Amino acid sequence: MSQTYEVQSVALALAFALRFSVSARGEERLFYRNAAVFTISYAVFSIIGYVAEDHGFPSGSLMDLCWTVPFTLLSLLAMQPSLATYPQSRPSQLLNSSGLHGICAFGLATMSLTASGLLARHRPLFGGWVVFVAFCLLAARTIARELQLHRVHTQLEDFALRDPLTGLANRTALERALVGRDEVENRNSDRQTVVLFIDLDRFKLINDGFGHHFGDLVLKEVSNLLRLATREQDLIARQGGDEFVVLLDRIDLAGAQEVADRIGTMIRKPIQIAGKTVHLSASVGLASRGFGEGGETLLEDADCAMYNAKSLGRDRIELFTPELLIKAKSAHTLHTDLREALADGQITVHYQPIYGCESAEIKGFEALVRWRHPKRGYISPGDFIPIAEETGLIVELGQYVLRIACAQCHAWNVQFGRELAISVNVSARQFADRGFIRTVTETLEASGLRPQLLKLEITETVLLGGYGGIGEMLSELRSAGIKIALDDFGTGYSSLSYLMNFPFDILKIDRSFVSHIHHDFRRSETVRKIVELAAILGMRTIAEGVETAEELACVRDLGCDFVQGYLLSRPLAPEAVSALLSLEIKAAQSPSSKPVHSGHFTALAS
Ligand SMILES: Nc1nc2c(ncn2[C@@H]2O[C@H](COP(=O)(O)O[C@H]3[C@@H](O)[C@H](n4cnc5c(=O)[nH]c(N)nc54)O[C@@H]3COP(=O)(O)O)[C@@H](O)[C@H]2O)c(=O)[nH]1
Repeated sequence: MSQTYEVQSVALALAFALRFSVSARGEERLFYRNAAVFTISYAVFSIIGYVAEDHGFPSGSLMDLCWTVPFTLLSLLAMQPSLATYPQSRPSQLLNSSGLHGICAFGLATMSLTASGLLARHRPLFGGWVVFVAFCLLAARTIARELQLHRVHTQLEDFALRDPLTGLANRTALERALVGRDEVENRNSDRQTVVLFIDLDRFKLINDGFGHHFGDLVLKEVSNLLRLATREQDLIARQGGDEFVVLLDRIDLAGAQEVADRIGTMIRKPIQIAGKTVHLSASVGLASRGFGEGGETLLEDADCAMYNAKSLGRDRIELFTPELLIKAKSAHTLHTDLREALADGQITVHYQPIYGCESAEIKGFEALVRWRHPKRGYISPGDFIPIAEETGLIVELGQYVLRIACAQCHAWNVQFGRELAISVNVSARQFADRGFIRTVTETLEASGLRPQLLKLEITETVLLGGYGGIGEMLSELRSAGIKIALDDFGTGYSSLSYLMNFPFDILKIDRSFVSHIHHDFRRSETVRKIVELAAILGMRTIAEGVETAEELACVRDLGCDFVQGYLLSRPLAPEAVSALLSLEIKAAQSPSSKPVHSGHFTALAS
């Protein structure tokens, strides 16, 4: 019976050696080598013992000590430096380093117990103490190691679930928490998990203006405010960038709105950071399963509501509704269709004439994009331009309009022997495109139009957009001869400072000042002052949105240089513009034509 151990050991050693020879992977080789060393040592020990001690040896003899040799060897192998790089992630791994440490401990324990067994035979009391102390040391070592492992594991897990900048939960932790709550949530209860999706408004301006380090300080401060505004049981996460998510636990709608209001108020208060005062605001989306069936996750719903808050002017709280999701899906469809429309030639450009107030002649046109959808019919630019801006498609769309408009204007100038100008709207996103200036100059060159006849119309959002070096870009365009017009002038909130800081050639006085100007003293005085200011600064003015003869008379009397509006002409297709220009030539040549000063503008019958 005792011989079967040796036979077994030899067989095992052979099996390991065989497996070792065919195995290619490092970690397997290591395992089989260790196992083989153990088996061979054990077999050698057994054979020696069997032969040397006449087919057996008494327990407690010196041979017993040799019994521990394989364990000792295995323990030493476990400590070899190559194990430091032993891969840990494979679940199929048979022996991980923790297992090998266990074997080490076991080997050492066996050795010390055998040694103390021998001692106990000769000096019983001393032997007993040695056994006890050895056992205690081993137990203490094992417990300490387990505690250390546990601590490292907890630290690693914490690290993986925390945002390193703010110390808040990160996206992974948030998703885990959301899945957990969605599973246990009772959807009929009026106290549910509510998600607040918070996005700081125009945070890019802070980063670009004061640097990323300062931006980080602001984000930390916002995290602290969120901690103050919420309860202990709520989860606050940083979703990335300037986006934060608060998971409000078991709360009703009124309570959730209260928290959202509190967050909005706290963020709105001026914050002192590194000696600077920062004014912030946030757009907040609020969603809960209780507010109707929504998208895939609560997070998407809250994100959708937050986008709605942004599109409604920022610095506000919006509740998710299923209609919003429909709107978002329709915007997505519109974006896909717009991409196809650009490729399919569904996009055209119409031109609204701009007249000189003094001469009553057409001086140029504003190029306005038009989209006739094959199924949905005419889609207003007011509907698709914001989507194109959001998705970045405006860069391609804007380039398209610029190319068509410049080429068309040049063709008219050649055909009618005129010096007509073309105004093209440019969005903030186009200015963010590094190649924008080159695109403009190359397009102009290809069209043959003189740069002085191109007017780029920008709105305050371009200046607010936070794209670095906007002033330099405008100056560069102007030094190429291109004119810059500030559109919708007067509707923003700090336009006067822009007049000082940015180079403009033209101010377009917004329709809201022109409408009913003839019987509104405040409006007429405002326009008078704008015209005076523009004259001082060497700029010219266009009154836009003129719809009645009275409005026209008024803006002319106030000294506006140019005028544009439905009274004179709606935006026209290119063929209609050609007809209008022919008509204007005929009218000028006609002996019955009255002096321009009497207000006879040439327009097509509408
Ligand atoms: N970035 C780009 N934006 C563009 C482009 N083409 C148009 N747009 C912008 O879309 C908004 C809506 O444009 P649209 O529906 O074409 O309206 C223009 C005019 O038709 C309208 N208008 C002109 N006169 C009158 C008027 O007497 N009354 C009245 N109610 N509306 C009038 O105003 C719009 C032009 O406004 P503005 O640009 O401020 O001069 C609009 O914001 C366009 O800018 C494009 O190619 N790129």
